Amino acid sequence: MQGAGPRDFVVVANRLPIDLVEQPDNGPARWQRSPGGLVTALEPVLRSVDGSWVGWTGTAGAALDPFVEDGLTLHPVQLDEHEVAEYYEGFANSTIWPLYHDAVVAPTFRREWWHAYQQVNRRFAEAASLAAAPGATVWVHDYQLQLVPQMLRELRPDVRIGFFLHIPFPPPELFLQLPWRRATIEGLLGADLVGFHLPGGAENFRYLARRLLGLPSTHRAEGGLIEFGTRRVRVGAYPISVDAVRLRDSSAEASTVLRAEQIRAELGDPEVFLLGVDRLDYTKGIELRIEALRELFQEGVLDPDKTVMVQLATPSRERLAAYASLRDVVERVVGRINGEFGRLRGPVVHYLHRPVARDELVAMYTGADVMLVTPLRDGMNLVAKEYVACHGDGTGALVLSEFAGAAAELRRALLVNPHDLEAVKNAILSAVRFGDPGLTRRMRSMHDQVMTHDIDRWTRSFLDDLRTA
Ligand SMILES: O=P(O)(O)OC[C@H]1O[C@H](O[C@H]2O[C@H](CO)[C@@H](O)[C@H](O)[C@H]2O)[C@H](O)[C@@H](O)[C@@H]1O
Ligand SMILES: Cc1cn([C@@H]2O[C@H](COP(=O)(O)OP(=O)(O)O)[C@@H](O)[C@H]2O)c(=O)[nH]c1=O
Repeated sequence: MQGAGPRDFVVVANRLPIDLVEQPDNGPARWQRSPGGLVTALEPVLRSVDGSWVGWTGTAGAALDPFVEDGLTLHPVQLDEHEVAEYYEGFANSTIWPLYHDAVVAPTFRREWWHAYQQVNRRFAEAASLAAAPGATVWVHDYQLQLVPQMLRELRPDVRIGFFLHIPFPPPELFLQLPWRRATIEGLLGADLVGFHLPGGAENFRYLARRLLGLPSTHRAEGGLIEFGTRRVRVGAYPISVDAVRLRDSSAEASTVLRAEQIRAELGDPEVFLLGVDRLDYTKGIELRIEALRELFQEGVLDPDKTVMVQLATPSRERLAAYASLRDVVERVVGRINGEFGRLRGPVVHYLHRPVARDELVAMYTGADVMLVTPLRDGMNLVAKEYVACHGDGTGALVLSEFAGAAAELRRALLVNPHDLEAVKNAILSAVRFGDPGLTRRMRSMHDQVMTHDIDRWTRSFLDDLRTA
C-alpha cells in the first residue's frame, strides 16, 4: 500500500465513501459510511486497484489533508456552508437532480447556483489533478461533477478521463430547459469516454451534442463516437451492478439465515413479509407502495393480521423543502395505515428513518418474501439487484417499477407502472401467491442475470473501453 501520493487510478465523486458526521451532544465528529448506491458500487472497485478517491466529507468545514482510512486513500475536497447550500443543495439537488428525474419535482434555475457549481467543479478538478500520477486514469462520477472532465483536461492533458452518470440522462425536451445546457455538454465532452446506465441516455447525449454544438457522431458500427475538435469521444451504456457473489454467499451464511429468522419472529411471524429499502427521496415512490398496501387491506384482499411491511428510509438531503415535505407525507401515510390496521402487538408497517448496516440489510433481504421497488424514475436501483442476489434458491418476489434502470435487465420481475395504483396492487397480489412455480422461475432467471452481470463486469467493461477510447 502506497501513502497518499499521486496514483495511477483516481476516482472522483461528490462524496467520499465515508462522511464526517457531527454528534448531537457536541462530541467529536465521527466517520460513517456515506449513503447511496454510488458508494456501494465504487468501494470494491477502488479496493481492487489500490487507487485514491477524491470527494467531499459531507460536512461544511475546514480543509483536511489526504489520509488513509480502512485501506482506502482519500483526498477530501472542502466545501463551505455557502457552497453546500448553492452547489450541493442548490444546483446539484434542486436543479439537476429533479430535471434529470423527469421533473417529478419542478427544477429551480438560479444563476448564483450555477456559479457555485462551476467554482466547486474547478476545485474538484484541481484536487484530481494533484491526486493523479503522470498518464493516470481518472474516473469522474455523477451529476454533481459534469464540468470536471473539461476542467481536468485543461489542467492535465496527459491523463485519461472517464465519466459515468449514475442517474438518468433526460430526454432532450427536458434537458433543453437547462439555461447552461451547452456548457454542460461541453463539460462532459472533456472525457474520453462518457458512460450511462442505459442506451437511451447515451442516445439522448449524442442527439444533444449534435443539436446544441453541431457535433456529428460516427456511424453506430464505428462506435457512435462524437467528433469534438481533434478528439473523438466515446459514448456508451454500462448498467451498474452489485457484488453479487458476496451478497449470495453472505445471504447463505448460517448467521444471516438465523438473523433472518429472528427478524421474522420479531415481526410476529407474519405469513407475508414485504420490504422497502430506499433513501428518503421523492423519486423512490415510497408513499405510493404504502398506499397500495392500505387499499389492499381496505378491500379485504390482503389480511393485515398476516402481513407486515418493513420500510427502511435513510435520511437524505434533509435541509431541502422537497425532502422535508416528503418525510411528512411518508410519515402521514405510515401513521394512517397503522392507525387503521395496526394491532396492540405491533404496526403493519415498521418504518425506520435511519441507515441500516449492511449485515442487517442482507438478513432483511434474505428473510423478506416480497421486495417493493417502485420509483417514479431511478438511474439503476441497486436495491432491486441486491435482493435478487440474496435469493438464489428461487424464493421471494420482486415488484419493480418500469422506470428504474434495473427494469431493463430484470425483465422477469413483476413490472409495474408506479403511477398506476391498481397495477401496483395487482403486482403485490401476484407476488404473494407463494408456491406459484412461475414466481420461482422468475427469481431464478433474474438471479442468473445478476450473477453474470455483476459489479466486476461493469467495472471491467467501462475501464476496458476507456483504455481503448
Ligand atoms: O450523496 P447524496 O446526495 O446523499 O445521495 C446519495 C447518492 O444517490 C444517487 O445514487 C445513484 O447511484 C446509484 C448507483 O449507480 C443508482 O443505482 C441510483 O439509481 C442513483 O440514484 C446519486 O446518483 C449519488 O451521486 C449519490 O451519492
Ligand atoms: C436504506 C439503506 C440503503 N443502503 C444501501 O444504499 C444503496 C442504495 O442504492 P440505490 O442504487 O438503490 O439508490 P440510491 O443510490 O440511494 O439512489 C444500496 O446499496 C443499499 O443497500 C444501506 O446500506 N443501508 C440502508 O439503510
